[in-house]
Amino acid sequence: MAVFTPVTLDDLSQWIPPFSLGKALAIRGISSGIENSNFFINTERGEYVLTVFEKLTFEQLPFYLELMRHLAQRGVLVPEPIANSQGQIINPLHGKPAAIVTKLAGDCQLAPAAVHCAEVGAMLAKMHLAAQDFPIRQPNLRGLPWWRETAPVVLPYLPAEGQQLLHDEMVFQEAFAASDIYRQLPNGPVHADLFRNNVMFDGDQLTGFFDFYFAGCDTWLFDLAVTVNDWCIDLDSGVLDNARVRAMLDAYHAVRPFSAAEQTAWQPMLRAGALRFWLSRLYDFYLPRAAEMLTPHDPSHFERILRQRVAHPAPALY
Ligand SMILES: Nc1ncnc2c1ncn2[C@@H]1O[C@H](COP(=O)(O)OP(=O)(O)OP(=O)(O)O)[C@@H](O)[C@H]1O
Ligand SMILES: N[C@@H](CCO)C(=O)O
Repeated sequence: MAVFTPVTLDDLSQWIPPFSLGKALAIRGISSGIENSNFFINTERGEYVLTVFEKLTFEQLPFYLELMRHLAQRGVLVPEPIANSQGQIINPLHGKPAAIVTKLAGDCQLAPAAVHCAEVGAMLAKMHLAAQDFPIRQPNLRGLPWWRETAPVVLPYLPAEGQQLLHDEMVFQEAFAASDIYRQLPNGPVHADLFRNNVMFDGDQLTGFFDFYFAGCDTWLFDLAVTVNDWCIDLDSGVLDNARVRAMLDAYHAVRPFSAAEQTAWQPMLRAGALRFWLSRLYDFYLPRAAEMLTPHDPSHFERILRQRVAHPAPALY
């Protein structure tokens, strides 16, 4: 269940003329998302995705949608927003902001091999480079300031050993963020949520990144750490699979070579990537907002990953 705002073929037919996509032929709700109402639509020009944004506002959306447009125009594989005859990509539908984007071919690869990790690594590096001159700046809204706010809120719900880990990791990450090495890390717009369910593949070929609604400006290394922590692990234990890590890092490095500062920062950054999702999952688990999370994700998954990254060094960046 993920269509919160129903849109009928009649609604779409009346709304779609300014987009020059021909007549609307069919509309089908997509059941898997939990944030927005998503639909596959068929028009005389082909198949597209219509999203009605349930929480993000007209003011907040340009960062995400303009970033997607910027990346698509530079050859990064992402859904491209379709503009209407006035050049606008965000338009009201049933009183909420809505957008049409191109549909990516294929499916998510939920059991990735090294070949898929290499595709993701190369496209991620390409994305970081292409986003460098994107003119709108928005911080990662799930970065350190949000961790500082959230850690004390979730702490009381944890058993003693969880509290200890969270406390120690916050101290560690505060020191890391204040370090000289951290200041030397290249940064810019990042996806910040590039999990297996946010990338499409057609066979072994990557067809695009999507779901940019946690994007923001942060270090490129943070984006890579988040991605490695999902794509290159054994899901049950959180243990890194060295072959997949190597494939992703080598492919990234071939497009955008890592710096010496990034090499030094790699281990703490993998911990930062784990902490960020442990915190958000704890928050959604213990403080669910009305009708928001249909099935909260398991926070202990990221506690395990964090403990793994603290205890065992990951393969070096290069
Ligand atoms: N551009 C696209 N091309 C092809 N499929 C898409 C596209 N955008 C979304 N989808 C499909 O719609 C589903 C839901 O989209 P998305 O993940 O963006 O939703 P969401 O509401 O933001 O949810 P969540 O945050 O839970 O992932 C995806 O899993 C994917 O199958
Ligand atoms: N990728 C996030 C969900 C938000 O998209 C998680 O697994 O916790």
